[in-house]
Amino acid sequence: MSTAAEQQFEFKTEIKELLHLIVHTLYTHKEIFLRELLSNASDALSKVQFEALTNDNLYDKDQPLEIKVTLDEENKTLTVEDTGIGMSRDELIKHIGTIAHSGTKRFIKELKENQEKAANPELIGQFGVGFYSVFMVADKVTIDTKSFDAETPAIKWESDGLGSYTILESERRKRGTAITLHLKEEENEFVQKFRVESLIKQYSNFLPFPVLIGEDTINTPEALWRKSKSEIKEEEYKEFYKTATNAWDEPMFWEHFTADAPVQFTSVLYVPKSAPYEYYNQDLEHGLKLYVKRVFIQDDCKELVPKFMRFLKGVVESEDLPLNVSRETIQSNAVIQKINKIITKKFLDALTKMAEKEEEKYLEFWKQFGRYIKEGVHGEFNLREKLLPLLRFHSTKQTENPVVTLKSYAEHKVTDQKAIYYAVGESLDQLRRSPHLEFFTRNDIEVLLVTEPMDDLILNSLEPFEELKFINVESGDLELPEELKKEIEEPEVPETMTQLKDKVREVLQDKITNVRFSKALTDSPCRFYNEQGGMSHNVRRMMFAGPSAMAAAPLKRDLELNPEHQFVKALSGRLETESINDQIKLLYHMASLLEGSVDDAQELASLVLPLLR
Ligand SMILES: Nc1ncnc2c1ncn2[C@@H]1O[C@H](COP(=O)(O)OP(=O)(O)OP(=O)(O)O)[C@@H](O)[C@H]1O
Repeated sequence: MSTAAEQQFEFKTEIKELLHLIVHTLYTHKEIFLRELLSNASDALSKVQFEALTNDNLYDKDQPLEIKVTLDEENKTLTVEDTGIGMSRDELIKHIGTIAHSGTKRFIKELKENQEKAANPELIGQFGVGFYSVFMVADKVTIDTKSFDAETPAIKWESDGLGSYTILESERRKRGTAITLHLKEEENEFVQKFRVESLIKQYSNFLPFPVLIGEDTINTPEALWRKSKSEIKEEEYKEFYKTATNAWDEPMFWEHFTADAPVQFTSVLYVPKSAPYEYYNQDLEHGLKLYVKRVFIQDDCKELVPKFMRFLKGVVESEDLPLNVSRETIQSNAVIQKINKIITKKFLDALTKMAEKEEEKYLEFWKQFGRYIKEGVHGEFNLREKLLPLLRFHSTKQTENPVVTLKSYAEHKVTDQKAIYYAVGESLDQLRRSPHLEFFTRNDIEVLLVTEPMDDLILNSLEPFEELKFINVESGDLELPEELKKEIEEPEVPETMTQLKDKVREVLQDKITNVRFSKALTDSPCRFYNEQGGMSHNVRRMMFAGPSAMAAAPLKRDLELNPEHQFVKALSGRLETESINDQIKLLYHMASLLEGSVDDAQELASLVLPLLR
């Protein structure tokens, strides 16, 4: 029974589901709860530190900013207490019980679909289960909290994590939050001082506030980035990465740099080992924390780097910013803009150097973050000159790694070549067998192979590189060297072939705009080409029609026929037969299949079936 001061609430459905999964699925890496609690405590301390700058009436102003971890072996409880910002009743209900993390839905889905993933701490790290991870180790948890605002009463929260929680009155007088975990029977290790101490060192060593057990400070609450590079060990950089970014993996590499003019700042920027799960989620948090004169100002500060560099994690601190800079003023702050420029330049210079001197390492970076660099090429016109040399491609002359640069491509061009040719498809394997390449392979012209729709968009929008235009191999006009032009000019064909062309036009009028003969093809009877040039069919389809509109009214194609091919020759001799229309339709399907796709599978099946009888 609840008393008048006591009130019971149900967790929001999504959180109930998350809690259930946490308790029943996540068995490995239970210790993450401690890092989550310490990181929340540290955030709460940062917030109160910031509040203190402008608020003279801060409650309990003289409390030292610190985190205390208390272990009670007898009662099997672990308490994390901070002197941070605290929470009001409404905030408590809202933050713990109502609002789920933005990634919660995805996380739940991933966990349900693939239970093995539950063992993968990186997944947990990416989505973050936050506070709720306490229920991996505790069967009862209490939160006792007093807000920084003197008038706001202290409040208590209690739950067994099963479905509901209780809000009670609190006796607490001290500012901040104490979270007590009543540990489950088998979780003895988390009241052992040596174990908890080593966890704090391992995951939370560089939190900016002291973490104490009894009188002992366990962590090293110093600003690592302020030390000189030569004093910092590699291990320390790695530890700092984990503490500062809540990551579980090791960083791929990092850059630590300082500038004094035109603005003063210091930064440690990390490139994670792997790209975030959701590239296309543009709202994904940026990973840079901003400090001003040692005071934490903001997480995920978007303004510090251009959007395409949002994969960077770490810390930036400046002496040149005012302490009262806010989210709103950051956007238009000139110092921030300068920092952004310098970071961008320094980071891209570091990448350029790596690309030149440590090819393998750069390729590893490229595999994970190449998309972001391409996004930069597309979106940041002013940085193109720096970004273009960082692009890497697969090509018809390269079998394994994407090691072709625009420069190396240009060096390998054939006499009088005026373009950089590229082919777009769904996979390299499929591309390498594409009929579009037959002509180029025959003439020893290198073709870049790209597999993402965005590649086509980007390459299409680029200015010529060393006077070489970017041309998709599907294009109607390939702007070939004079010598080779003749080879694919529309050849003289016998009368029956001309009749075939007319017939193809007539039978496929709903699907085809142009039909032409060409000797570009060697082995294939036909291919789709793109009379207008520009973007490939697939990209146009995506951009202008959208997937659903596409089904209703497919964009028309242009069809090229190989007059030397057996099938085409045979067709021209069968113009008067009854089945000619069906055979021409098959020709169209053939072009689709050679591209690696099936257009109207039912029609194709109905055309093939009679041939099998
Ligand atoms: N010790 C604390 N003091 C004050 N507020 C807290 C404390 N712990 C949690 N909160 C509040 O509860 C919210 C939810 O915490 P939770 O750990 O679930 O997610 P988060 O911290 O927002 O996200 P993440 O764990 O990904 O950083 C926090 O954003 C904060 O507002």
